[in-house]
Amino acid sequence: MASSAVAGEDVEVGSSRVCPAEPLSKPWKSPGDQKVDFRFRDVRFSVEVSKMKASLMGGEAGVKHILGGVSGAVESGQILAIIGSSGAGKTSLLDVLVGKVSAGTKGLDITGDVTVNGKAMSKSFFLENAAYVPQEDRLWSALTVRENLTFACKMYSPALSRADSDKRVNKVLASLGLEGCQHTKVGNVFLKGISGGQKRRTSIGVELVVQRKILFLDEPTSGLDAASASEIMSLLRRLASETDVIIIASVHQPSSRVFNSFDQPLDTDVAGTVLRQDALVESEYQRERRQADEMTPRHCGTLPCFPLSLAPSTTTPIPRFSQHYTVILLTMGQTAYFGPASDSLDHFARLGHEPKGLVNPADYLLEITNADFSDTEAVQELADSWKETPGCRALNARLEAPLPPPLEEGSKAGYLAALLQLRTLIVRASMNSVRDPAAYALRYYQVENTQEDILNRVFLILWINAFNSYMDMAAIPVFELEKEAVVKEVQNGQYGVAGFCIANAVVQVPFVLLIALCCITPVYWITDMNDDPLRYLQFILLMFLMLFVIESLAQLVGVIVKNFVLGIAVFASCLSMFFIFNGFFIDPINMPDFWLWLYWISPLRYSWEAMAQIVFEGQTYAGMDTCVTCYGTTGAEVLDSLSNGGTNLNDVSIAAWCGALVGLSVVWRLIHYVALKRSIF
Ligand SMILES: Nc1ncnc2c1ncn2[C@@H]1O[C@H](COP(=O)(O)OP(=O)(O)OP(=O)(O)O)[C@@H](O)[C@H]1O
Repeated sequence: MASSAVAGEDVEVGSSRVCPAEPLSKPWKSPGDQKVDFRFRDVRFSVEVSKMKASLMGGEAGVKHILGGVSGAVESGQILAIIGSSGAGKTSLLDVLVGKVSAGTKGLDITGDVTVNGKAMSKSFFLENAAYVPQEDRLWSALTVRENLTFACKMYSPALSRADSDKRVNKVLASLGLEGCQHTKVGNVFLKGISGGQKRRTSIGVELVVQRKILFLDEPTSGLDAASASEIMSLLRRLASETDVIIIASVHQPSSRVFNSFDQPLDTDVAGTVLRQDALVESEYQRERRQADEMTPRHCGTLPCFPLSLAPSTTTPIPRFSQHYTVILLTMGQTAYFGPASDSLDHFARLGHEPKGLVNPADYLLEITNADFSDTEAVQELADSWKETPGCRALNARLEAPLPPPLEEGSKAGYLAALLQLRTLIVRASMNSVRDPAAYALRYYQVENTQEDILNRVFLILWINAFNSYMDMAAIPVFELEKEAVVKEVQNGQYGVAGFCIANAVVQVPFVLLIALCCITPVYWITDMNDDPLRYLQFILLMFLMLFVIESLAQLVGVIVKNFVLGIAVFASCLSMFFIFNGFFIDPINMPDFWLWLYWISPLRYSWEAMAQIVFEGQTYAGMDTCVTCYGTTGAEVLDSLSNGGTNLNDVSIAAWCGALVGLSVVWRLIHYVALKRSIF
């Protein structure tokens, strides 16, 4: 199939230029590839709206019918565009098709079949063979386009060699015309990055680094200008025809340009074409009408608008319909039309809805099927009439057509893959955090000594403690692997368990201290915690001790829990409990006796209480006359307000609280020693 852009040439799109796009060949396509036939039949979706929900959100209580028996079919290499006015049910249909909402959820009633080659589409099939690209671009803003694709590739195929991964990424970059911006950061509100269209292409690219059979896209063109939108549609068209993937996309308010691209033959470059009347697709019915009508050709500049009867064109041959695009037009959760976009106006003209004068076809279709602004009965009639048309009968026949053989299920990823994924996740999170310090610091840059900013500082202290301790989760798999080697060496008599535990603790000291220094120093000074250098050192010491205790806990969990995935879950649960019971969220005098011990052994309690004293003691805070929630003018008053019934923060002794952290660390390391010894002997 011919590519829509000539390789090596830039294509002019309105005022913007698009990078040259390479043909989308399939370097990752496996030899076992086979035809995929995706069908959905009589999909119905209703929700139970409770009285409370109705009173909160508006509307009536009772059963709300959202989809009323929608059917469709699409096969390898084809695109199904779901269109309809706002509230017609596009997103709901997509949600049912991708399984975001499914039968069995309380309050939802979903019926109908969604099948792939005759087999119900399972969650495992979806994870292996399909992908959903949401409307909002969920990319890593501080990473470049190339890095976003590379990390996705490593995540999906952890065992792939670096060379193979690079090959795939290069191919996708070239195919999506992203080579020119591959080293540019994606960006966000704080960080200038690539354009909206490039972001959308990157989001699609992230899902193309592995072979997909079906790609679902929620409103891929929304928020983009007409040129970028038709560029995306052009890309999807090439993608479907050249890689055989099925594309199902909801398209909100398609512009004329996008709507007309639905039927553009593949040897016409939609992105590069300024649409003219004589470039539009003409159906048989339209041709008859054109011959009957004697209308003068009308041109509307670069924006396509055309009368129902197309202007005669003697010079331009009428192109064939693209076999790759199908449109499903929804109204009030029902089908009003299913078939080629170019036949849609004829369909409604036959039902007595002819546009008067010049219209944007997409706007016209959405207008006559919009129950909010048209007569509801007339709109319902359109949906009812659809069932009597040859188009509907053709769809029913298509739904009964013989199926290709069922697809084979792939094998599940093992532990090694999970470990490699974890490593990739950690590397990615670190890169993103290191590269985006501005955004991190900006959130607290304007913190001043006012009543409003007291709570900002409190949350910053809590967040620093929680974030840094959760980061230790990454150590669990390392301890797990390390343990195997230690067991062998101790059993072989190389050294004793105690020796190993002491050496381990000694080695960890400088590393944990370095982490505490690196994590705290920028945050402490950017957010102007407290100018006194001695307090800064105390803050670092507390962070170091808290992390050392958490490291002891991670090591203990690594020995006690045999499976590292379970170990991570246990460790995260322990940390969450320590966080909740740190004395800030629940006052210890209100804690049931059964839970009180958690307050006493929570390292996050000691670090929070001592850090609060370091930050607030000796300071003064303005704004008592205007505050809604007031904490006090002096540091002592603020600490008093933040205190709980168990401990007054003014009475906290930094030395004693550091001692408590040292004690906890010693106890947990002793338990670790005993557990390790027991697991060996
Ligand atoms: N969980 C729900 N509870 C109640 N009503 C719902 C629920 N989900 C969808 N709806 C309603 O169903 C109708 C269809 O919603 P849907 O989001 O699918 O429309 P849409 O065609 O995607 O609209 P838009 O283009 O504005 O996003 C709307 O009236 C919506 O309010």
